[in-house]
Amino acid sequence: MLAIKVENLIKRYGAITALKGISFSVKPGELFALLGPNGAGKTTTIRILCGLTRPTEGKAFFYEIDVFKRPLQAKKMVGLVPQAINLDLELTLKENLLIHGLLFGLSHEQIRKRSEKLLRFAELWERANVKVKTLSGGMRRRLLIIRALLHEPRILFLDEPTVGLDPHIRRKLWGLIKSIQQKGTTILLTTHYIEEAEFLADRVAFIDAGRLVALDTPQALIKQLGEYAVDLVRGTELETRFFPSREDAEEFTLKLSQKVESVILRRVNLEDAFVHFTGRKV
Ligand SMILES: Nc1ncnc2c1ncn2[C@@H]1O[C@H](COP(=O)(O)OP(=O)(O)OP(=O)(O)O)[C@@H](O)[C@H]1O
Repeated sequence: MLAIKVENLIKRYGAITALKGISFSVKPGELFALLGPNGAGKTTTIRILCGLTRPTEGKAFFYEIDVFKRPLQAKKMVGLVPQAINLDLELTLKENLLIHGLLFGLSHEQIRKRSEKLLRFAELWERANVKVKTLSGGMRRRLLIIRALLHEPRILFLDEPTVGLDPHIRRKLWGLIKSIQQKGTTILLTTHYIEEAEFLADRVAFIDAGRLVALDTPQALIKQLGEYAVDLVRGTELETRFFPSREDAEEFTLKLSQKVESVILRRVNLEDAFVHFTGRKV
């Protein structure tokens, strides 16, 4: 059984077609990333799956439950971490969790127990009774994530979870996200950070201008180009060539003419794959 199955999603906003027929599926326990530039359609996909907007066409299922025919049942199965931090800044961490828990119909006792467990898990327990406005950006993100877990969803949607955070805080959040997956939650994450998708995702879908242009494990997407890359700078032009082995790449560099100003031999990465499949940078 699949955790998420999406079939031919189309979304039009007037003259703009944000999604042009997107299909993919996510296995239970998998961490699946939608990687694409601004405006690619990532947030639209998540908003449709979380019942915040209707698709123009298409179907979606969570564990075989029809998301659009049984929206209430589907909504209970998912947790959403939105891009914007929509916490109540004047309330404490515990109070923010309480409101969310009550909205999902949990009892006070369930909320108290789960809040403590989650606040400890996210290393926020010491701050449980302070106002959210006193937290740093990274702490607010962690609270946003555990709030989405309070009703124990089987599927977690993370929309650009580390946007705007510095690299150190971003890595800490990656650890938190990985450990949520290890506890058995299926995760669909959107990002425009290549290294985030490469580090976190079991499989990645490249999304560009409303279309999925490639979908596979990060390693398999990279392998389609080769193992090694050579970057050549000629004047102001950068050209990259891909090779199946280091020996092939080295042999190529040895035969280069002197007109090349700079030659860099390196491993192929997910960014190369993204540029290859979409024709542009993230
Ligand atoms: N409510 C709306 N009304 C009209 N157009 C919209 C609306 N929401 C999104 N769009 C358009 O749909 C397209 C996809 O937007 P979407 O927010 O899904 O992209 P994204 O990949 O999530 O980008 P970002 O990384 O900037 O959030 C864009 O062209 C956007 O302008």
